Amino acid sequence: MMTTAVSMYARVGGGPAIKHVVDQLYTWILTDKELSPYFATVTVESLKRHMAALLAQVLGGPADYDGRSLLDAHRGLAITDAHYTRVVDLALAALFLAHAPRDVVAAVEDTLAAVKPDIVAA
Ligand code: HEM
Repeated sequence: MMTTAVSMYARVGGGPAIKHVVDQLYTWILTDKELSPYFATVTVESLKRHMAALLAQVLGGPADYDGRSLLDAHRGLAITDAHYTRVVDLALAALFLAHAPRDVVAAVEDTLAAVKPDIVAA
C-alpha cells in the first residue's frame, strides 16, 4: 500500500487555518480578565505573527519563526501555573473549533507541555 506523509500543517489547513486559530486564541486571551493584563503593553500584531510562525513550524510547515526563545520572551512576566494552563486550554479549544484533527491537537498539547518550564515563573 502506498503511504503519503501529509504534514500536520497541511492537515489543519495550512497558513490560513493557523492564522485563524491564532486570531481566535488572542481574541479570547485579550478579553479574559485574568490573562489580558499580561498583554497590556505588548504589540499584539507582532506577537500573533510570531505565534502563528511557531505553530506552523511545530506542525511541520515552513520554519520561519524568528522571534525570541520562549524562555527570553516570558522571563520576568511572573506567569503562574494556572494562567499557563488557561492559555493552553484556550489554544487547544481554538484548534478544535477550527476542526483540527484530534492527533494534531494532541501533538500541540505535548509540545506546549514540553515548553512549560520556559513559560511559567520558577
Ligand atoms: C502556552 C505556551 C506559550 C507559547 C508557545 C507562547 C509563545 C509566545 C511567543 C512565540 C511569543 C513571542 C516572542 C517574540 O515575539 O519574540 C510570546 C510572547 C509573550 N507571551 Fe507567550 N506563549 C505561551 C504562553 C504564555 C502565557 C501563559 C502567557 C501569559 C499568561 C504569555 C504571555 C506572553 C507575553 C506577555 C508575551 C510578550 C512579551 C514581550 O513582548 O515582552 N505567554 N509568547
